[in-house]
Amino acid sequence: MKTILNVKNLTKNFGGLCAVSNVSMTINEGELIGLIGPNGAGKTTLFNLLTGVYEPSSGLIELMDQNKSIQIGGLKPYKITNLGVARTFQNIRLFKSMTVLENVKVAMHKNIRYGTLAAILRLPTYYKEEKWVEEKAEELLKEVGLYSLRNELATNLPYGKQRRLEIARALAIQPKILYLDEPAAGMNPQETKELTELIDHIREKYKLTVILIEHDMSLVMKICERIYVLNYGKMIANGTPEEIKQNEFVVKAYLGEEI
Ligand SMILES: Nc1ncnc2c1ncn2[C@@H]1O[C@H](COP(=O)(O)OP(=O)(O)OP(=O)(O)O)[C@@H](O)[C@H]1O
Repeated sequence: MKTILNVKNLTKNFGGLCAVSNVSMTINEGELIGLIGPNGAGKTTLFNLLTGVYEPSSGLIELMDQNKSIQIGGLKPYKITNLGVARTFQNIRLFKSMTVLENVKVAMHKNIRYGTLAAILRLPTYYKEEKWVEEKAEELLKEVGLYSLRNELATNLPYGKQRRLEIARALAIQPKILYLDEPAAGMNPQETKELTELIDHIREKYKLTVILIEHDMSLVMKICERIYVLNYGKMIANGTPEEIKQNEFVVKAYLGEEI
């Protein structure tokens, strides 16, 4: 197994609060990893560190890129995106006044090769690339089951479908690592089941490494191969779903809740 991400002793302090404390993780290429923990445990902060939204207070985040290890901790988010790291957010962040298709096309700008001049002058390369972008965007919408809604305004989509659109936007940058922050939040059981199948499908099709934060334990236990557990900023456990269910520290952290 090849390591794709290596997190070493990562820490993030906000004033006196240590939101992420000395966290280490090793993620292998193609793994589907769950990141769980009670409210306020530091899960989103960890994602924000991994994607450049926050600068670490200390520690390292190493991303393997063509057998080279790159230290990405503290890099600007767009630089991390350019290395093939995509994410979705807990609070949906779509362009609400754009159509479903436009939302994906905008996210694809990174892959467009024509220059600004070609775009202004409407040179043939511009049209060729525009067509390519449109086709690729449509293909992604088919993948996530939103093709028939491509001309709808994003804001008119029901919640569960907006989350799917977010995934299509994340896929538009052709990532190798995909972080999903509570992808099933607000979904009904049927939508959650379909989402689970979608995550499995895109992971296989695009050879993705997926790390997801999720409170829906049935989803996590069903699809994740390994699970990391955060509590008060510290990584208290890591293991297979079976191991995690039986881990006494995890059971204590979740006291009173069903795992
Ligand atoms: N920008 C910030 N400034 C100050 N404190 C912050 C900031 N971001 C997060 N925190 C604090 O860090 C801690 C961890 O928050 P975080 O949102 O990472 O937890 P979480 O595990 O994602 O929680 P939830 O499951 O509720 O989304 C919390 O105490 C939170 O209040």
